[in-house]
Amino acid sequence: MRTAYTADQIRGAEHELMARLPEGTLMQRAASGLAAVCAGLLGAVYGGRVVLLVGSGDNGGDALYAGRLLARRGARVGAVLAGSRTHEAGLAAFVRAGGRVVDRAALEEADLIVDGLVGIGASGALREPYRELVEEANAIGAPIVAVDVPSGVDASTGQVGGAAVHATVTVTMGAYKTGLLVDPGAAHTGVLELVDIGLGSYLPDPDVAVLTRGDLDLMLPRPGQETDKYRRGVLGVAAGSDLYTGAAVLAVGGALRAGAGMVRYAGTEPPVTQVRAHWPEAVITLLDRPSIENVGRVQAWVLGPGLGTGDWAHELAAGVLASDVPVLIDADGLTLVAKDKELLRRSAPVLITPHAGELARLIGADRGDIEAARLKYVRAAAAELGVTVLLKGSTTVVAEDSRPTRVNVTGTPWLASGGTGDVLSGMAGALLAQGLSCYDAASCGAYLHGLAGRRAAGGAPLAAADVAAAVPDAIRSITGGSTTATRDETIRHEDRRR
Ligand SMILES: NC(=O)C1=CN([C@@H]2O[C@H](COP(=O)(O)OP(=O)(O)OC[C@H]3O[C@@H](n4cnc5c(N)ncnc54)[C@H](O)[C@@H]3O)[C@@H](O)[C@H]2O)[C@@H](O)CC1
Ligand SMILES: Nc1ncnc2c1ncn2[C@@H]1O[C@H](COP(=O)(O)OP(=O)(O)O)[C@@H](O)[C@H]1O
Ligand SMILES: [K+]
Repeated sequence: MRTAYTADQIRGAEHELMARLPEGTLMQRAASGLAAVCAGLLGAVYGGRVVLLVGSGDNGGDALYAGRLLARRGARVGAVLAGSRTHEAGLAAFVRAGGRVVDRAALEEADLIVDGLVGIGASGALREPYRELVEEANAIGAPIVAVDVPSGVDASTGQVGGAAVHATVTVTMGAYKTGLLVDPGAAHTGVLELVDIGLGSYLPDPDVAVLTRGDLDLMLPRPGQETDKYRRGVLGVAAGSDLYTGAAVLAVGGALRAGAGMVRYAGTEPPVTQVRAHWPEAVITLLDRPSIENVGRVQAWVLGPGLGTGDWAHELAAGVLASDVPVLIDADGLTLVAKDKELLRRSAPVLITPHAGELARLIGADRGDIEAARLKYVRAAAAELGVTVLLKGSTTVVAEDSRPTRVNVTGTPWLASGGTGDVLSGMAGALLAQGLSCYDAASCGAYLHGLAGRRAAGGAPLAAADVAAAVPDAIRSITGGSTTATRDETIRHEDRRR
């Protein structure tokens, strides 16, 4: 599990650590890590032209000390002093090593730009002259290394209030900051490098958590030797309508590929015909009325993709939500719930998987505001509605009250295509049916979906069905294809031993 922290959390840990170390130690650690990354990007350090953008705080100090190390190795390093004051000791050391104070025109000639304008001490949108400098630096085209945080990105939230550095690499000190992992901040961060300055044991409980491949390997359900299709987990899917048949096909496909022991599909004639044609594995109930009475037992439900939003769909949704198993609600199911919040009154768990537009309708917010501050809104929704919320989009985040919000880091913008969300709902639903909690099913589902999306795309457009098809491969890439050993492998043969 990777973890990330807000600016205040980092500052608190830094204070504790600093009190135990000689003054300036942390900044020296930060600067040497930063200089090493800069040197790697320059290739040949000797003669390389580096321009530091230096703000008035310790972020500028980091840049100056790193500039000193590069100047000592023969780089031609200039510092643009942008603040009303400058880190004094850092500037003196920089100049002693041969660094020069330069005009912003030096940016034109830079092989590498170091953004030391503001770090975790920033507040609000960048003021002048920082704003203008950032726009100039972004326009040059030379690689930019951001110190700690790309200036203009809110370290705690990832919000971007105006101009912000587009970093090639962000060298962050001590621990990941939440804002580097969540869009729009994440899109400004480039490659993220962590420099260990010894903060580890002083950090509090994290603000957000990021699942890694190793976590997935531990969390993904695997069939035990004595299992059967029922014990592996049966998923019910209430999705699709006369108008939207494809959503049902895609949700069922995602569920089958993500390991449901069985999928029970319930719908009307047109989607039933399609599901039957695509997935002979699915067990089908043709509904002549909006009731799940004859569907049979399931361990979880997916409700909503392509279901429609009329009275028929409402009644079916009410029936599904009256069951005593976990329900994942997506798409039209969310529209129904937005109109009738009473539907959410149930004791069994609920996972909702909205995109920003759907969440906007659910909590009465603006879609753009949600995309600009997704952590704030996903947390507010989880608290207000009392459910687990997976908010989709360029950064997918999963919130549940009193748990660290999980941020998904797999995925590709190629996933932004119609129907991929339906596949995700089937996948996460299958994980719910296999016994994962809403929190784990959502975050593992998002991780796998992102990985499958990347594999399906391979740098080219994908269709939603390709994502479902790529899920087994994505799982193999996590588990190494390891399965429960079969009896023929565990019976030791006498003849082999002799
Ligand atoms: N505190 C520590 O122990 C360490 C701090 N480090 C560095 O120090 C940084 C934090 O330093 P500071 O606390 O001095 O803060 P910063 O250097 O991030 O920013 C503070 C300065 O920026 C100005 N500023 C704030 N918001 C602005 C805006 N919107 N537009 C223009 N100017 C703005 C403030 O007036 C202040 O002068 C970290 O990000 C990191 O780079 C590292 O050296 C590691 C150790
Ligand atoms: N820019 C992006 N980068 C990565 N993934 C994205 C991006 N935009 C959308 N996605 C993902 O694509 C899927 C789209 O789902 P959704 O909006 O429900 O579409 P649909 O309703 O057509 O299935 C989600 O999993 C979402 O996280
Ligand atoms: K910075």
